[in-house]
Parts: sequence; C-alpha cells; structure tokens
Amino acid sequence: MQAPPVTKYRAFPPIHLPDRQWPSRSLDRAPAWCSVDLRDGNQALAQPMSVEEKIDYFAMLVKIGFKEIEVGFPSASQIEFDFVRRLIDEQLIPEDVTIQILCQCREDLISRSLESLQGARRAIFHLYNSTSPKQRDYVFGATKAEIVAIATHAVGFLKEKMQPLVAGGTAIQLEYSPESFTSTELEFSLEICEAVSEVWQPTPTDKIILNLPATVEYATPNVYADQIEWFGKHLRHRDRSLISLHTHNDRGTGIAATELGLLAGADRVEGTLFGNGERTGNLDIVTVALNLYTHGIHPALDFSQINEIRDTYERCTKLEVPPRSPYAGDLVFTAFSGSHQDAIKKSWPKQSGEKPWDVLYIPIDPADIGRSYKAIIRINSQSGKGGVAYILEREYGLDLPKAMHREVGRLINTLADQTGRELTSQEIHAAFAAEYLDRAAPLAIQHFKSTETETAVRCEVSIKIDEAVHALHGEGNGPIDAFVRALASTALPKFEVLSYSEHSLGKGAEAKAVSYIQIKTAQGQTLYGAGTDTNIELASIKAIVTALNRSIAKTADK
Ligand SMILES: CC(=O)SCCNC(=O)CCNC(=O)[C@H](O)C(C)(C)COP(=O)(O)OP(=O)(O)OC[C@H]1O[C@@H](n2cnc3c(N)ncnc32)[C@H](O)[C@@H]1OP(=O)(O)O
Ligand SMILES: CC(C)C(=O)C(=O)O
Repeated sequence: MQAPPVTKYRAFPPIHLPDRQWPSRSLDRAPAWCSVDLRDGNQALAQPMSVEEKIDYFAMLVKIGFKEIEVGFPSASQIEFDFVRRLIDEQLIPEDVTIQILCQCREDLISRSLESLQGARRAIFHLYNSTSPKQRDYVFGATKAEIVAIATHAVGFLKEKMQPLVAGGTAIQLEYSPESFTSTELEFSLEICEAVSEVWQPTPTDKIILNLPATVEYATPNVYADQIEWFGKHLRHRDRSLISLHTHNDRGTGIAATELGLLAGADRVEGTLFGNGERTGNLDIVTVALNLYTHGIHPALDFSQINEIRDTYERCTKLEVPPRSPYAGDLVFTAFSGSHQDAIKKSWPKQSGEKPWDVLYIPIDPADIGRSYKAIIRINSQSGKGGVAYILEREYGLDLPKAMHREVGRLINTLADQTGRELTSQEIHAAFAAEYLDRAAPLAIQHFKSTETETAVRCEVSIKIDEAVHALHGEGNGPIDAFVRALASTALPKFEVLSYSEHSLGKGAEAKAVSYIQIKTAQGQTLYGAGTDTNIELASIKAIVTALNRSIAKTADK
C-alpha cells in the first residue's frame, strides 16, 4: 500500500442534493424483483451453467416467486440462445412470469436476440451501453452525442425489427441501462435515458424500465441514494418509467446501496441469490428480501425453504454460500459464545405465537425460512465439516483434530447426498464409527503388549491379517513407533505416522481414551484412523489399524 498521503486514489465527489428526502424515509413495500442470476450471475462463473442446470435454476426462481427473470444474453452464445428457446418451446415460463434478455446496442446482436424470442408471450428486452467519461473515452472513443446515438439507434432498430414478433403476439417491454451509471455525470445519464424514452415512447401503462447500475461500486451507499433520488426528481416522464436498481458489491455495500436506493424512490431491484455475480458479486436479493420481511414487509418472494434453495444454487453455480452469509449461512443461527447461548435460552421461552418476534441474538425466526436454531446440527448435503465435527463433539464427546474435519465431513456429506435428506446426529455418529472405529478387516488386532526396556519400547503383537494370525514384535521410541516397526516386517503397505492426538471420553470408571492417528502411505495417501479403549495405548494401536484398513479399502476401490 502507498504510504500516506494516499494520492493514488481519489474520494468520490458528493452529490449536490441539499433537499434530499431519502434519509428520513422508511421502507414500506417490496419492490418489483428481477433475478439476474442466469445472466449477470452466470457470466461471472468460471464454468457457466449448462442448459440443464439453467433449467433447474429457472424452475427454482419461479418457485421462489420471481416474476421477472433475466435468462441470459442469447446473442452471446449458442448455449444461451438454446436455453431461451427451450424455455419458450417447452412452455416452461408460467403465465405470470416474464423473461428478460440482455443485449448490447448492436444491430446483429439485436436481430439474433429477437430470433431467440420467437413465440414468447412476453419479454423484457434489455439494452445497455456504457456512459461514463472513462468508458466513453477508453472503450468507445466516442463523444457524448455519439454515445447517445448508439443507444437511440439501437432502440429505433429494435422497435422496427420487433414488429413481426409483436404482430405474432409477443409483448416487448424495453429496459435500458446506462451502464456505469454511478460513474457517469448525472445530467448525461438523464439525457441518454430521456433520449431512449423519446424513441421508445413509453406510456403510463407500458412503462420503460430505466435501470441505473452501480456497475462497479466506487462510492458509499448514500451517494447511490442521492444519485437515484436526483435522477427520479429530474426525469421528465416519471410516470412512464420504472426506476430499477442494479448494484454490485465492490466495496461490500451493495445491499446497503440498494436499500438506500429504494428509500430514494426506486421501483425495482435486480440482483442474484446469495450475491453471485461479477467480482465481489451483485446485490444479494435473499438478504434484501428477508431484511424487508424482518421489518414486517412481505417481500413477495418465498424463502421458506432456504436450505433447498441454497442446495440448488450451490449445485448449479459450484459456489458455496459462506457460513456467515445473512440468513442462509451455516453458522448464522448458531451461537458459540456462552453469553449469547444463555440470552437465547432465556428469551426463547418468552416468545409466544402472538407477539412480534423478540428472541435475543436471532433477528428472524429460523423456522420461517426452514431452519432451526440448532442449524449447526442439521446436517444435509449442504452441511460443512465444522458442523459434523461440532455434532460429534457436542453429542458424543469426540473432539476430532482440526485436520481430520475435512475427511469426516466428506464422508458425512456423501451419506447425506445418498440419502437426499437431513441426517440425525445418531446417523452421523454411526457413519463415523463404522468408518473410523469399527473397521475390523482385513486387519484386526488380537493382542498387544508393550514393555519398556532401558533404551526403547518393545511390543508383542498378535494381529489377524485377512484370516491368518501373525505374531509380530518390534522396538521403537514408544509403543506406536514399536507397533509401526512390527508391521514393517509384514507385506502390508508401508506407512508413516503423521500426527497423533488423544483425549478421554467420559468420566470415572467408565472413562475411555480415544485416539486419532493420521498416517501417510508410501503412495502418498494420507488418512486418519480412530480407536477407543480403556487402555490409552490400545486406543492408539486400534487407530493405526483402522487407518490401515481404510487405506487398504480405498486402494482396492480404485
Ligand atoms: C456490466 C455487464 O455485465 S454488461 C454484460 C456483459 N456480459 C457479457 O459481455 C457476456 C456476453 N458477451 C459476449 O459473449 C460478447 O461480448 C458478445 C457476443 C456480446 C460480443 O462479442 P464480440 O463482439 O466478439 O466482442 P466484445 O464484447 O469484445 O465487443 C466489443 C465491441 O463492442 C462494443 N460494445 C461493448 N458494449 C457495447 C454495447 N453495450 N453496445 C454497443 N457496443 C458495445 C465495444 O465498444 C467494442 O467495439 P469495437 O470492436 O469497435 O472496439
Ligand atoms: C448490463 C448492466 C445492467 C450490468 O450488468 C451492470 O452495469 O452491472
């Protein structure tokens, strides 16, 4: 970083809006929502979704209740085009849902996009061109007048070329985005939007959508609100326009900017589930919608099964919802700290069905979105290794070493995938025990005894390998080392012990030791075994044996 003074970057200039109204307003209704997951979200994925994944994702968006869904950029690629065709040809678009497509202001792309829409009942045709001084200069090498002409020419071209489609029964609504709006002079954004409207000729019953994007977030959210309020105040035909917000999250305040933009008078919000999108992402619609809900405003989107939604999202995007992501993250309904747990425990019983939600530290009833306060112990195919380790520790006293979490997590995740439902803690423990504690083949320890000599530890071992019993002995710097050396005399795979940890399990006469041992085979495979016994040495020996049994089984599976 540059040493002070920081001259490399400049502050964003404030907006002159002395009579701004938005700071004293409150949100009192849900905006119109438009999901751009399948376009802005998809275009930001290293591996864009397949047509099948897009179909699944679209069905989920419909189920959530989105009435406007930007489904892609059909002139960009065959896959995007084919997806739009499938939606239309297979009649997958419900009556009350409008698809939206994005297109640059270029004739060939407009024509191709219109082709993709043949037979649709309705569509929002979303045209954009970038308007900021830097974009005008670097990307287009064009004057303001030329930038306006790019947009108005495209709108005129669209209006003319869409006539056969319209005559065939497709209703087209125009959305225009002055891309890089927040970095554009407000007067120029207004000028270009009005020029576009002039060509399109919207009416109060057939409005134009003017989408004002924070293409890259450069300023604090209050600046965005000022820009939106300024734009709405100065727009000539406000009653013929819907003002739409489209924020990104470069400074981490995309959600705040959207909420303030709504206070500033916007009608509509574009965003994605869990904020997927370019760079740091788009606005997270889940959060804005549930923020409204927790203020007593129904968002008209249904997130009552948020785990399922997250599951489809993760499967289709190959992204993960971070554990601290509002509402949907694994850990957001989990209190680890004692004072939080105490306050929750005390306030929860005071909650009655009639009263407004008031449980301390939990701003939303987890049940409303299909979650529970014990979310960490709700393990399904979405759950992480931390949750599995937490359950094994909390319910069974098994304090797995951190490095073991990943492989145990994977084991449980596979099981959850296979069952396709949430797993109970008993099922998780049973799966852990079967894999790590009770694996008694092909090796089974029958007898182990160690004795200390003056210089080393010596062990006598009786071990079953497949069905044959072997008597072995070895010497090392401790019982584990001696056992490893004893096994070296057999035909078993060679390995070394990478890590070892143990703790006691239970108290008093019933107490046992549990031991976790990580081995590395000569082939470079690293994996854990675990063992319990009243004898601490034997617990470790059993852990080595299960690690070896697992290794042999995995090698055989390959
Ligand atoms: C902020 C956003 O997210 S906007 C959406 C961005 N999304 C995408 O770009 C995903 C899909 N896009 C694509 O697949 C491709 O960009 C295509 C198919 C649309 C176009 O491909 P190509 O023409 O091969 O390349 P490319 O996008 O680089 O085109 C750049 C040209 O378009 C011009 N251009 C860029 N945006 C626009 C626009 N909105 N309207 C008109 N012209 C534009 C550029 O000035 C440049 O012109 P030049 O060739 O005279 O220098
Ligand atoms: C096309 C526009 C709306 C866009 O995606 C952006 O500016 O981020």
